[in-house]
Amino acid sequence: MIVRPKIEQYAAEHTSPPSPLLAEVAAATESATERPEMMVGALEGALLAMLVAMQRPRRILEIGTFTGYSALSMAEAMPAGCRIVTLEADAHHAALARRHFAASPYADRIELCEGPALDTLAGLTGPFDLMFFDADKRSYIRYLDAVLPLLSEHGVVAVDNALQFAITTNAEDAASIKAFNSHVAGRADLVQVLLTVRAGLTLIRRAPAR
Ligand SMILES: C[S@@+](CC[C@H](N)C(=O)[O-])C[C@H]1O[C@@H](n2cnc3c(N)ncnc32)[C@H](O)[C@@H]1O
Repeated sequence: MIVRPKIEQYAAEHTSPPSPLLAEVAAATESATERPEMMVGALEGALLAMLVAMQRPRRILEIGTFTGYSALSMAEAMPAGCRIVTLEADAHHAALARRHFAASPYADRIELCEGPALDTLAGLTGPFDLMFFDADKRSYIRYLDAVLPLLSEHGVVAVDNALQFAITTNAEDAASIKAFNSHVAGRADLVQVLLTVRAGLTLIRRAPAR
């Protein structure tokens, strides 16, 4: 956590609670995986849902499905006709996510693509209105390069763990995140805001034409 635990707890207590579906996914993830803390959790999941409800995307792209918590958080808020494509490299995580999607009302609106994200991205066509990165940090700059051609005109890219360098013991991750943040800040064609939510969440969009 970036913010003080008491503040984090207060924020969680004053945020709409997860649905029974999300609570079940969280509980199943606790028992079936070694690192359940990889889920975005209730607060950030609620923020993603709020973004979806505000932006009303037609297509959402997620990199890093894990067991499906963040995808289902977004699915619960998506408008009729919206679809989610979510990418996951790990077979065990993909199997758990498929099970959670199948047990949800959104099974026919979420497509899980199993395999390394960069390989999958090469075969995707846009446009996507909302994108969420939550996978291997060392690939974030390459993910951004790969997805910008697929981003709709007013699309938004949300990038998780933007402040994780402050709390991680993984030096490679820390360096990758800082490099990504500097890269984005240095691009005149993009505008961004780095939110101090959980381990940091950066929202990126195209800079408006002057
Ligand atoms: C932090 S977890 C995602 C958590 C998820 N967004 C949630 O809130 O439940 C990161 C996931 O990215 C996956 N991942 C890591 N490297 C990947 C890659 N190169 N391509 C696709 N997925 C990858 C991991 O297997 C893991 O399931």
